[in-house]
Amino acid sequence: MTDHELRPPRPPRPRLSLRPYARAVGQVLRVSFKASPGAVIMKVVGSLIAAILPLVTTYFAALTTTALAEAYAGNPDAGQQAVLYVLITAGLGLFWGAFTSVDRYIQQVMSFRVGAVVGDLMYERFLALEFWRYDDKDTVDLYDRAKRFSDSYSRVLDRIAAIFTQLASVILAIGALLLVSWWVALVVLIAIIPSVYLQFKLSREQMAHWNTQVDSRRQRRLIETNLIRPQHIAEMRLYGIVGYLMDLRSRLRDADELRRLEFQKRYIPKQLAADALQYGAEVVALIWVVGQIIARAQPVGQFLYIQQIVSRALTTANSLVTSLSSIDEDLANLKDYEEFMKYPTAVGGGEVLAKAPAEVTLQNITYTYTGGTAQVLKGISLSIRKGQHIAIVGENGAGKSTLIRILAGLYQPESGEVLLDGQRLRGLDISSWHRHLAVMSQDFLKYEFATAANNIYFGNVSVPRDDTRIERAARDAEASDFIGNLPNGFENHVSNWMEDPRGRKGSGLSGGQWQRLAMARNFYRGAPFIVLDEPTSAIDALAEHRIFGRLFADREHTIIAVSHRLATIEKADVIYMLEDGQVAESGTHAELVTLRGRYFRMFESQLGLDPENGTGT
Ligand SMILES: Nc1ncnc2c1ncn2[C@@H]1O[C@H](COP(=O)(O)OP(=O)(O)OP(=O)(O)O)[C@@H](O)[C@H]1O
Repeated sequence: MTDHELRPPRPPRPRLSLRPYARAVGQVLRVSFKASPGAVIMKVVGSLIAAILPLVTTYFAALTTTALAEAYAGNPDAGQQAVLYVLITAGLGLFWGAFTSVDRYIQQVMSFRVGAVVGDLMYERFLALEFWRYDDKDTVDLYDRAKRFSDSYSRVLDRIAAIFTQLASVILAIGALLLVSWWVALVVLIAIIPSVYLQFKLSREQMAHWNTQVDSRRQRRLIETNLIRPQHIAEMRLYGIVGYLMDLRSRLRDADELRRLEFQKRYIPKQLAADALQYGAEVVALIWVVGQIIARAQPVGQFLYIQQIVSRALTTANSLVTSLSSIDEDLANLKDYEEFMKYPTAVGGGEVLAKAPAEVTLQNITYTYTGGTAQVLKGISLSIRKGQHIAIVGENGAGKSTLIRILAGLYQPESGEVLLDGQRLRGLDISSWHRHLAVMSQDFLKYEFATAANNIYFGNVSVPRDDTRIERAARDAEASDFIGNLPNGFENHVSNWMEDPRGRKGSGLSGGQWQRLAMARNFYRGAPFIVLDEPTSAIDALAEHRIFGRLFADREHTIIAVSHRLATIEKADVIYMLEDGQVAESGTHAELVTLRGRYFRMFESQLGLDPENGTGT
């Protein structure tokens, strides 16, 4: 086990100064305004009302108290005044109640709209990145942090609104105290400062810790994904690894969470001292106002006024600090979000390929994976003519799949070129090449949320679904029989977890059935270039023989097959044998067998040679 908690933590990222802070808030507001301008305006108005209204209510409550005291002392007009103030206070309460109901709805609309826009943008960017970035750890780390921000975007917006309200409330409360006594206002202001400072320090430490734990959290997440997938449970139980993984997960979680809690624990005494200071300020203010009332320097209602306003200033300041420290972390992740959204995308530009090329040439291709030291492809040259059937063979790790990805334009070669009828692939609009390509890779997709028919249709969604072609593709991939046996045939969902709108449950598929479905999808695409990267590893030999028999009998399609099975390989016009990132041998099956070289040695056991004279039986 590689315990990430044992790694030395990385240095914390630089602190946010006030300017980027303001810029970040501005950025959040801009995006939100674009998504829903009316809602942003309502939110600003709502924040101001939320700050002002409690103070106005307190003011009338204080007036009511004073009027009551006067009425009690025998002033008949004061009683009427008190009733009027009570009615005004009730009216304000009614208005506040109605306003909060509307405001709650607006907040939900806004959260939804803004969250949807930001989330969609993030997905789009992630899915359109240059392909090499998916192998790059720094990109994935940044994505993780940026995703954290985008997931909480609407919450950030709510917090910004809350901060506006709280800030306005504190300022107004201090202003309201200034009207009564400048030094009471000053005492309250001073009492607020230590608490603000402490909360900020705590949140900074927690944030720095969070950023050092990216790897351990990812490890934990991957373990959790493994643990909850039913497909994995069989192996995990059979290997008896469930307990071990649970234990590893708990250790990673505890190391992360306990450290956070430890920070909080360390701050408790300091926080208590800061709280005591605040209570002290409140008591001082109250004693002062009591003295003033007794000396008849202030009306009776002023006690209520001071008590309410001071307590409001202190509690709102505390909430402000909590909001600021929680948004602190979010805004730091906003920087990551912005950086991530600046990553260039792979799509766009370039000359459009007018028709399927008649020849594809790989010219002296070299490639090294991002972050890797070893060159995986070391100068590969080969050419594929229209209608030709090519097989690429070689040991595990020889570079076959990498070569396919370069041919498909997913990876850019380090040196060398992919040429389509002499045109450089890197200068072309890549999607115009993909239209002529159908690639089925080893780790093909299982669309578990869809029906069998749609799993095939997803091979080409650019035109409306054609059920006749779906059925033909299924026949060619030998998938018709098992699909026909599903309770609802092609309209059957292919996962036990799914159910259609009529309540018909889906059925799980075997590994080979999934593979046939993926191959049907590849055929349905109807592309002139078919690339199959170990397409039949889970398909039984007879079915494979029939599928490839049909496929290779057709000269309409150019076929490039990566395979370890001789039955498939020997049908190809040209076989390229890769070894250590280079073409070690090439030729027809017969030529390579006669050569008695590497190809021969690799497939010797499958050749079924007559041991007497070394010829095929
Ligand atoms: N995403 C990746 N990041 C870094 N290195 C990789 C990545 N994928 C493959 N490699 C490395 O590149 C080399 C070639 O891998 P590739 O998948 O092309 O081999 P292959 O011939 O298709 O193997 P197999 O027969 O096992 O499918 C391997 O040594 C592998 O370690």
